[in-house]
Amino acid sequence: MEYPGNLFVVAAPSGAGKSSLVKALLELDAKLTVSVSHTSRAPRGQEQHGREYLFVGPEEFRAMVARGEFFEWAEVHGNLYGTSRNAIEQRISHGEDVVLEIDYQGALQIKKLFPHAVLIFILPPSWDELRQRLIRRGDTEPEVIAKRMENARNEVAQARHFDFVVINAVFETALFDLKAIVQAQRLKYLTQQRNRSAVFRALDLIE
Ligand SMILES: Nc1ncnc2c1ncn2[C@@H]1O[C@H](COP(=O)(O)OP(=O)(O)OP(=O)(O)O)[C@@H](O)[C@H]1O
Ligand SMILES: Nc1nc2c(ncn2[C@@H]2O[C@H](COP(=O)(O)O)[C@@H](O)[C@H]2O)c(=O)[nH]1
Repeated sequence: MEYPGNLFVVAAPSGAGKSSLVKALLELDAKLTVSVSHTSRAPRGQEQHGREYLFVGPEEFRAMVARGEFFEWAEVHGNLYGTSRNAIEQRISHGEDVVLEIDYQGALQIKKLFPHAVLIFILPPSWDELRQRLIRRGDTEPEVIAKRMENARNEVAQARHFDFVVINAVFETALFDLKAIVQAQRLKYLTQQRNRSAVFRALDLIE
């Protein structure tokens, strides 16, 4: 499947800073939109339905899976998360650039379905800093933090399957790297389109 819009997938262990980076990226780039995922988990802190997530119960989530409504979905840290098929296909087929903030399992599912997707993995500068960020965020229970730190080991090992790895030590530097990746992909797409039309023009001349 090839669509005129670009699809960027950002994954990271919980607390590495991907939501903060994607939010900042969206503020700088009016052409980029984020897809709001569905989840079976309860809202955390100030989270609102329709803004951070579409909060549905586990039963409704499973029913959506059975109806084939997800582009990708996965169980992460004991909860279910998924990206709605409609939301993505409509937008990229209309030429919109979309960013997904999802876990590595979902990212790898997307790469199989949609090889043009650009997979970006965000790494924290250290394990200790990752833990501190989860603690400083202040909205995650200690036992949930322990589980997320444990899962982070396996998640980080998946970075090798991604197209780009960005280290989020200094926030502004990581944001600059993300912007550069988005821009490079847009230039690559435009160049491919131009080359393609140049090839067609050459074929017209021959015929
Ligand atoms: N470069 C950075 N330096 C210091 N703190 C940071 C940096 N980037 C993000 N943070 C902070 O780390 C915490 C975790 O960030 P964020 O919520 O964006 O992580 P996340 O990867 O989206 O986590 P989750 O997957 O659980 O949603 C936040 O308090 C955020 O402000
Ligand atoms: N495969 C998917 N993973 C998703 C999706 N939306 C979010 N996530 C990932 O879940 C964890 C935990 O998120 P949290 O908000 O509970 O801290 C994190 O890694 C997210 O990226 C999705 O649609 N599909």
